[in-house]
Amino acid sequence: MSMIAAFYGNKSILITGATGFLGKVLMEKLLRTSPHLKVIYILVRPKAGQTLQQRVFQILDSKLFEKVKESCPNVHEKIRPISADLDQRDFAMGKEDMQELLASTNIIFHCAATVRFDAHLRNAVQLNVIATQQLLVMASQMPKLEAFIHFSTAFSNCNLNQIDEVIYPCPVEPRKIIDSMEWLDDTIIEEITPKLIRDWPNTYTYTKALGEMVIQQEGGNLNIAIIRPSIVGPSWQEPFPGWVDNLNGPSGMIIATGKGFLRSIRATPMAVADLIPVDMVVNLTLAAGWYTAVHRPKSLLIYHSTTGGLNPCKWSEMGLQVLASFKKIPFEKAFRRPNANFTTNSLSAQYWNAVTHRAPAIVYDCYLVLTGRKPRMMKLMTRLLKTISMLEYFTNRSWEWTSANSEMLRSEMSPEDQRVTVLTTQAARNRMDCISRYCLPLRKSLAG
Ligand SMILES: CCCCCCCCCCCCCCCC(=O)SCCNC(=O)CCNC(=O)[C@H](O)C(C)(C)COP(=O)(O)OP(=O)(O)OC[C@H]1O[C@@H](n2cnc3c(N)ncnc32)[C@H](O)[C@@H]1OP(=O)(O)O
Ligand SMILES: NC(=O)C1=CN([C@@H]2O[C@H](COP(=O)(O)OP(=O)(O)OC[C@H]3O[C@@H](n4cnc5c(N)ncnc54)[C@H](OP(=O)(O)O)[C@@H]3O)[C@@H](O)[C@H]2O)C=CC1
Repeated sequence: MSMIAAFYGNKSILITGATGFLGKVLMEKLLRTSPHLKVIYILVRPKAGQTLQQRVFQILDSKLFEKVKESCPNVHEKIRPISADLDQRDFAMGKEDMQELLASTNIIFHCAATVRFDAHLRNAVQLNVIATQQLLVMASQMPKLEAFIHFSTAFSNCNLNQIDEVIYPCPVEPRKIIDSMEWLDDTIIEEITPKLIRDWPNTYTYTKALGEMVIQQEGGNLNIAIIRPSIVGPSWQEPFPGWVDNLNGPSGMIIATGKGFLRSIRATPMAVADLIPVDMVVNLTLAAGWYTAVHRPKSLLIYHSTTGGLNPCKWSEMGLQVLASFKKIPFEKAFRRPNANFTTNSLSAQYWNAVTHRAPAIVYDCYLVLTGRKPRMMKLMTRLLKTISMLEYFTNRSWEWTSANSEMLRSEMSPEDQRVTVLTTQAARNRMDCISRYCLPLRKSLAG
């Protein structure tokens, strides 16, 4: 019997961000492997005209939950959605809901965040820093709480090259940033953002670093662990290979490559593409939750969920895998034959953007206009090139993440858990398998 799965049986678990990419996979794995857990509270906001219940039913209706519904048809009874907006004071939660959460929660998984690279600093601070602070305050009032697991990112210290499983101080104290957000107006914040974030590439990574500092400074006596995944990709094995439902990170770029829209990017071929399948991040998270609650380490532990330090995959290898996959399973309606040209030089990147991206888009739009249709290719290309420009920072550098805590965690697991719970280390050994599995599911589930 898996000790980790058994540990979550009979627990009341609170997940923020359960409607997101990682949160959904975490919820699925908990329900599938620990069917006797008491309840999963999920903090959900109404969105796009859907009520909470509609949002939850839509998630449970997705392919991701097919397996768990086979073994547990009443899975929805285990999920208790609570209306909450993490941008609001006390998360705009009802009093009774709050009381119930405070009285019952055993484990917290804090996944909610804004992962947008271009988020306004105010919004990123609100969600990635202040909401974390508020959740810590709530956690400190939970008498039954055993572990608080916080999701950060391996790129929270991407201004460094060598990153250990420790918290690095930010130049400006989070408290000061939070205070300044209260009285500065949006325009001034926009003006000072580059000065505040300094050598962080965007507000996302900067506010995730601030969030970690808040955890360290305001975590008090709570049992806390931080998970730092690198670039999270589709599932490797669980609940089935290749599940993904968003275009973040490389996914959108790979589709654009397969469709023949994107044929050249500014990337360093020998730089490491540190991808980690979502199910391995979830495995590490559940193991860390178990270890934090049961072994109560004296200090906060940080776990890197990365692959590059063990068996690095380069962007050039990734490009070859992507092309090989699309050769095997091409899109039915591709714009052009897929190609992946990597260039490190910004002048040459501009040249290729003009020649291989913008010019064909203009020609195609002219063709659409001449045949009485609405032009759309230039709009799509502009959006794609904007996204690429935001990802360039990550495709032109390599980082070294140590993973001693993740290794330690594995050694602490029972033989059965070591067998069934694939963590980061094995992911690295199977990296090619992971990458080649990017393309088929993306083609099926996203591109239509
Ligand atoms: C050959 C091999 C190539 C390999 C290629 C490697 C890339 C190597 C990446 C490394 C990456 C590291 C990442 C650190 C890993 C974390 O720590 S966390 C997770 C990372 N977070 C993200 O990836 C979020 C990045 N995205 C953003 O910040 C915003 O989407 C952007 C880029 C600023 C664009 O903002 P926007 O123009 O307002 O567009 P947005 O509203 O988001 O979306 C508009 C439309 O574009 C679509 N779209 C959004 N993003 C994308 C996308 N990436 N692609 C296509 N369409 C997209 C949306 O679906 C939407 O479609 P519609 O709904 O209108 O039909
Ligand atoms: N994906 C990746 O590559 C990586 C992710 N991470 C970290 O993992 C965590 C999860 O990321 P991921 O699942 O990809 O992100 P998603 O963008 O897919 O999910 C974000 C979640 O946060 C919720 N959320 C956002 N704003 C609010 C709000 N105001 N109130 C309530 N809920 C809110 C979203 O809810 P809604 O559905 O209503 O929008 C959604 O459930 C994050 O902390 C991220 O930093 C770290 C490294 C890499």
